[in-house]
Amino acid sequence: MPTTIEFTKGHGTGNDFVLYADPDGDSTLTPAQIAAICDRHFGVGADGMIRAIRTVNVPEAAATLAGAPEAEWFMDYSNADGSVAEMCGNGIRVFARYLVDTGLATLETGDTLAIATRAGVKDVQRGVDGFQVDLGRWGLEGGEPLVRIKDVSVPRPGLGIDVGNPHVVVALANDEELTDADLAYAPQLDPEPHAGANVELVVPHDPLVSDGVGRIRMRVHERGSGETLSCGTGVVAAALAIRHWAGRGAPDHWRVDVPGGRLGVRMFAAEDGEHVSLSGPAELVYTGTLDLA
Ligand SMILES: N[C@@H](CCC[C@H](N)C(=O)O)C(=O)O
Repeated sequence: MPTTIEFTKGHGTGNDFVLYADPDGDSTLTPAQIAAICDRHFGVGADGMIRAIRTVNVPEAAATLAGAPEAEWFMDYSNADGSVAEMCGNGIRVFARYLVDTGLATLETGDTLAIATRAGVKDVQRGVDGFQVDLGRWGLEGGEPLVRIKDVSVPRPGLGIDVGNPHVVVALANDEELTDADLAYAPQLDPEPHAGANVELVVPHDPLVSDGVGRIRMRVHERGSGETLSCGTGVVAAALAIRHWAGRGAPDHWRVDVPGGRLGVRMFAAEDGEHVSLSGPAELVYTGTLDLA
């Protein structure tokens, strides 16, 4: 285990990550080390940590690797508290940018880079002003939990959605509630099966639609990280929930505003069912050296 790690700080719409390359799997950090690095007062500060490890060196990826041997790199994602997550929609775009900018992978505009994750292999494409990821098939997680949110008067209905990781999208009554909700406290989910899911707040009434694109605002409380400026998979879950509530005729293209910026969501038919994709920026902002001793 080396005593120093060269890292890069990056973000997608303000959802920020510490990234490092560990191709052979020699530098596995403990959850406590990851939490210390992500600490905004005593560490680098980030919503999550991403390790680039060759997929062949990840025993748990053996299943996801089958059928997609082209996915050379595995995105080993951890939340700010050191817990692992299956998927990260902002993180995978930033991860692709990191692989390309550090020369670990190539991705020309229009080409596809397959990346292995705990939620399977995802295809990332490079666009003119960002990256797009096909998150694959999604699913209703079966259940409409009631959600209690600090500073929102009564429990609100939620919808469980799986986009590789678990989400509950909560319908608020109006924009004022969306602005005033206190997400410094984790929303309380009832019944239990949804406990610990990522929670997105939206106002579903009459989404604004122009030129076939629906527009919504969203705030999020992420599992393992707290309130963040953005959550890519959360944005996708929010658009899917709003379309579900809106019923027939609702658009398949969405523009979602989060505190850190704007992301695009598109639902489309694929051979194995409906897929959902996420597009948006991916920025690398600085590099540094971490002294693990
Ligand atoms: N910020 C991410 C999601 C990160 C993982 C999430 N906190 C979880 O535990 O599932 C995104 O952009 O999707």
